[in-house]
Amino acid sequence: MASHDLAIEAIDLRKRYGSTEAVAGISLSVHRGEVLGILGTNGAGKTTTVEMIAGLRRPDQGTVRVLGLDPEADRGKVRQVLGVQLQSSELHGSLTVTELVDLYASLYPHPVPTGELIEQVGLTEQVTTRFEKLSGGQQQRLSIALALVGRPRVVILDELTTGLDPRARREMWRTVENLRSSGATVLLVSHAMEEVEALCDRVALFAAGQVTALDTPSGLTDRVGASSLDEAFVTLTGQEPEEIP
Ligand SMILES: Nc1ncnc2c1ncn2[C@@H]1O[C@H](COP(=O)(O)OP(=O)(O)OP(=O)(O)O)[C@@H](O)[C@H]1O
Repeated sequence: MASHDLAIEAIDLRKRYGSTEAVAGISLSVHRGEVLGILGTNGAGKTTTVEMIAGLRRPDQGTVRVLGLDPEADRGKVRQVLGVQLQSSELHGSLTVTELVDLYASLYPHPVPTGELIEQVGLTEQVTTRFEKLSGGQQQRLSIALALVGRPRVVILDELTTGLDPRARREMWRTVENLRSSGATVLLVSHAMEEVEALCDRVALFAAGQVTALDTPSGLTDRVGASSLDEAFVTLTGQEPEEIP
C-alpha cells in the first residue's frame, strides 16, 4: 500500500524507561478510514505506543507519520487533524463541562457545536458540573468529547469504554461507528474482546513491547483454529487477557 493511503505509519518504534523496554520495535500501518484495534495485557506497551504516535512522548528510535505529518515537527498541523483520548486526562478541575468543551472548541476552525457534542456523550445533565465533581465514567465521557470536538480525521482512543456502564459503552460504540461512517480513521486501544470484535477492521496483538500478530478478528481466530478472539489471544500471545472491566 502506498504511504499516502495510510492515516498512521509507525516504523520501528522503541522506548525504554530505565531498564524497562516498554516498546521494543513496533511498526504499524493504519489505512485511511480503518478502525484498528490494539489488544494486549497490562504493560504490553500499548499506551506508550499511542502516546508516541500522538506526539506526546518522544520515541528513542523510529518514525511516525500521521496523514503524512510528523507529530513532533508538525505539531500544530497534527493537532488540527488528530483527536486523542488518553487514559488519564489532566484537565482543569474547576472548569465546568461546558467551559471545557468551549475551551477546546476554540482551538479549531469548525468545531462540533458544544451542546450537540455534550448530548452525544450523555453529559447533558452535567453541563454546569465542575470536572473535579464528575464521576470517573463521566470524566471519561468528557475526555472522549474533547477528543472529538475538532472533527478529527484520525482519532486515538485509549481504553474508550473502561469504567463506563453498559449503556454508555454501547453509546461509545455507536460513536466509533459514526466516526467510521464519516471516513475518519480510528486507533482503538482496548481490553474488551467483544468491543474489538464489534468495531475493528483489524487488530494488532501486543505482548512485551512488540506486535505478535496483526489481522482481521476472524483472520486471527482462523489462524490458530480458535473458536473466539479470547482463545486466539491466549494462543498468539501466550498470555491470559485481562478481565473486561
Ligand atoms: N512513565 C513511565 N516511567 C516508567 N515506566 C513506565 C512509564 N510508562 C510506562 N512504563 C512501563 O512501560 C511498560 C509499558 O507500559 P504501557 O503503559 O505502555 O503499557 P500498556 O500496554 O498501555 O499497559 P496497560 O494495559 O496497563 O495500560 C510497563 O512496564 C510500564 O510499567
